[in-house]
Amino acid sequence: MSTSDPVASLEHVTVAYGATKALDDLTLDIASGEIIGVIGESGAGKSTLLALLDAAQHPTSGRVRILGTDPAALRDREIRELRRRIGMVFQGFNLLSNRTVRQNVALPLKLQRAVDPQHVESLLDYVGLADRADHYPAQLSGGQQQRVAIARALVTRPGLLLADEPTSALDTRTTEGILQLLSDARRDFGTTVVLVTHELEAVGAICDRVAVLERGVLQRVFPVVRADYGREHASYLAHAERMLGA
Ligand SMILES: Nc1ncnc2c1ncn2[C@@H]1O[C@H](COP(=O)(O)OP(=O)(O)OP(=O)(O)O)[C@@H](O)[C@H]1O
Repeated sequence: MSTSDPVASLEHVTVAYGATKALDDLTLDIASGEIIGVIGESGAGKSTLLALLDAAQHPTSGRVRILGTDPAALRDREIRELRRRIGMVFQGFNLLSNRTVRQNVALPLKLQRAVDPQHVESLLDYVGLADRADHYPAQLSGGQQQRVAIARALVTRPGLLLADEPTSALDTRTTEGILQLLSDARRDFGTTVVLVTHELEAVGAICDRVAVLERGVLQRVFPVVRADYGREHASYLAHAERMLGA
């Protein structure tokens, strides 16, 4: 895989549950080093798209390539290896409550038998929590917990970072800090980020492009220009274009 190859690509991908198409003939390339937003109302297919990009699910039809391989062609063990190269952060942080901050961040490396205490310390420092390394998640604010989760996701140097509503549980000021951290991670580590969110402001703050899903259909992908934050809109797509597009 060269650096100009897409980190992930979906070609005419459909995911069907009986008569329901969670995704319908979706084609999308995710470029190396970009931050792409994925937006859409409830039921639009965002979680299904993330499950495909995380190699947790295969399409009913169409082709998926992630980090140079087609997950549908891999054995279980190879899928687990592929998934180790994909970082995830979640709305609810998903930290282990009975492990310290340091242990949470170190966990993916421990599971890969690639323990690297110095790297763990450098990431704790990177996310601004070196002084909280021995605390437990319950002793931290939501924003701090999400920083730990981001450090845990970055510790394996993932080729792709999937962020599922990472700021939806946080207030505006904390959200800004978390978005800045994701943006910094792209700048400092070249991390490719897929940001699924219902918050158009979050997309406007850090995304290069945005993909708009409606009822499983990819309506449009367009560059984010962060220009007009007007509120009047005739449709969700019009709202997204007005908020984020040219
Ligand atoms: N396991 C499943 N079985 C049946 N239908 C499903 C399943 N998973 C998703 N769907 C359907 O597929 C469509 C897309 O669902 P998906 O969860 O991907 O949407 P979403 O955009 O993530 O929604 P939300 O923002 O509410 O999480 C919905 O109509 C949903 O009901």
